[in-house]
Amino acid sequence: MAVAVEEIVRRAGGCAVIDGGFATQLEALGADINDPLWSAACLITKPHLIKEVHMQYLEAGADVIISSSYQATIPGFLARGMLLEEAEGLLRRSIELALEARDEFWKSTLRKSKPVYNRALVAASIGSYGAYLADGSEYSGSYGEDITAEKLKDFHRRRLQVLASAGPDLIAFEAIPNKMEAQALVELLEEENIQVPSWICFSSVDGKNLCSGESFAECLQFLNASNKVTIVGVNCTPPQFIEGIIRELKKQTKKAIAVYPNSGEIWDGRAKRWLPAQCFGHKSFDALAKRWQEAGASLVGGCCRTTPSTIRAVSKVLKGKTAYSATQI
Ligand SMILES: C[S+](C)CC[C@H](N)C(=O)O
Ligand SMILES: N[C@@H](CCS)C(=O)O
Ligand SMILES: [Zn+2]
Repeated sequence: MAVAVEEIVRRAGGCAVIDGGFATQLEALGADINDPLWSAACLITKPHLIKEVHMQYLEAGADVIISSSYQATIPGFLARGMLLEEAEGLLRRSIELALEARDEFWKSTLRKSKPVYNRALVAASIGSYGAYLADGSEYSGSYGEDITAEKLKDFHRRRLQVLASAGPDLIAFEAIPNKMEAQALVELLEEENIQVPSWICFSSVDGKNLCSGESFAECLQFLNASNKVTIVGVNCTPPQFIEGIIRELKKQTKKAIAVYPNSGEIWDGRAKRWLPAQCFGHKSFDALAKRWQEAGASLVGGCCRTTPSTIRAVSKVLKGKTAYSATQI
């Protein structure tokens, strides 16, 4: 594990807390994200809300906050009529907003007599090619016959360079749905000699395989061989699948494991809305979080449709200390 990650996991008592659904909370604060750029549209229209969401997750007890760049892509911004410099400026801004929130929050925490927080790490979000396509393929992994690993590298290359050079503590590749994209990302980290430690998290719709149907074991073979990838895991996957996936990953890797599932609701990529959860079971998210820690996860948080109150409860159950409520801050 990278030193900064090891340190935050240790400080958190063995399991660090990742933030929750970022786009979800932007919407809760009134942002309109029904847009080809999804939550990244707020980098143009509502940057103050982005910082506010980061603050809310820090207050809730997140040890790692993830930037607003999940669906911020250079081709996406160019399609909006922006210049390349403007597009790259927005990518950098997504990291700056998270760093500013982290630093301001930490400064205010240091003034308190009984600090219950750790100085959070900032992870630069990089969503999949399927997220950019915005056609539901981020949950199927089906990118069509014409897509090759080289094309995927070209899609990701410049964004990765810009985000990595903007000063994040980590790179978070999120909801990667197939093996070809994971392999392309690992090769890209080497080719570009990226020095910021990375995590690669997959998405799954059946709890056994990646969304594409390919196995975690196939992917772990090349992930294990990469020093650039320090954490592997799953996100935006229903909570009821997570414990089984952790057990499978534990068999396949010695790397640290991160899990941050969604609420169990299912994204309808065509209608652009969330459908009700299928079978979440009886356990609450935070009770499950404890089981994920016991099963071997070193970082636990939430993804889409989870909120600061989810993360407050997770932080309490994992770290045994209560984050201040927003009104006490
Ligand atoms: C994680 S999904 C809900 C993100 C949104 C999708 N890429 C879209 O733009 O429709
Ligand atoms: N970090 C992104 C992931 C979407 S799957 C978010 O929480 O909105
Ligand atoms: Zn998600």
